[in-house]
Amino acid sequence: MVAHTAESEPALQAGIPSQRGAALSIHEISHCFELEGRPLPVLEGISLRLEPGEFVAILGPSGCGKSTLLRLVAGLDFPTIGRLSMDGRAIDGPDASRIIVFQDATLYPWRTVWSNVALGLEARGLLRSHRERVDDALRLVGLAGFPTVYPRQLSGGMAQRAALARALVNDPKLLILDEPLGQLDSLTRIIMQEELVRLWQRAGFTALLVTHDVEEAIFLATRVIVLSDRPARIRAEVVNARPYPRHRGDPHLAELRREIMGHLGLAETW
Ligand SMILES: Nc1ncnc2c1ncn2[C@@H]1O[C@H](COP(=O)(O)OP(=O)(O)OP(=O)(O)O)[C@@H](O)[C@H]1O
Repeated sequence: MVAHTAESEPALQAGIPSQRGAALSIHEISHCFELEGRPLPVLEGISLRLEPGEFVAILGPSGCGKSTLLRLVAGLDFPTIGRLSMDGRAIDGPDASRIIVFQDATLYPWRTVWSNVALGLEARGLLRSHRERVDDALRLVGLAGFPTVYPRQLSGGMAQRAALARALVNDPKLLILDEPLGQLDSLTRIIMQEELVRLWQRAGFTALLVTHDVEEAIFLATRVIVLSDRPARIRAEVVNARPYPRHRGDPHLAELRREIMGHLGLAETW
């Protein structure tokens, strides 16, 4: 494993205003599926700790096990070996303090934006007493003017904003992001990356993001984890101590990109 620091400063520094997020501990995780009667080892010996308020991005070859790792963190599945905990408590199922946002916004088409965002509170019997949290979440993602609109009337970027609001209404301590911007056009994606930084800074959650986009990982994250081919192991860990707001033309970020490309086996392309 290679550790790199962009500057001689600690990873958690300027631009990370809140430490309200959770600490996540992934301890010696291995995971094996069964596919057509044969074992399929997907993750092997993954250990990782996220400090409160960190933004960690995971990159790795297609099919190496990134989404599987996120599902384990979300408590949607359990590792074959190893353990995970958040703030010292074992992860033993889904929890409102740990929310996953997927590539597809998966909004209910028959519900308005407001009532899609309200879902988490409704499910926990908290909607009546906390209605204002739905409005706050919509405001936070820039959808305050669209509460009565239906999902079919939204653009891709707006739908993904609504999906983020639906997660944020629960005030998560850990936001798990599985390629949340993967289906957006490149311009909307850039705008949404900036929005994500703003949301992270304001809401103060810890973030764990899977992306295929090296630029996105570098622009957003305080630390980038590079996984190997399946079964995925941690191949490298690259700390990105550049302060926020970040500038895409920053030569330090270009240097980090080169380094990460090398870890992904694409060094000669750059
Ligand atoms: N429920 C399952 N049962 C059997 N095999 C599975 C299951 N879920 C995932 N897999 C297999 O595990 C491997 C890793 O899948 P995963 O979706 O975690 O990879 P990924 O790195 O997120 O992929 P991509 O980058 O293409 O999205 C794949 O070979 C996939 O076929």
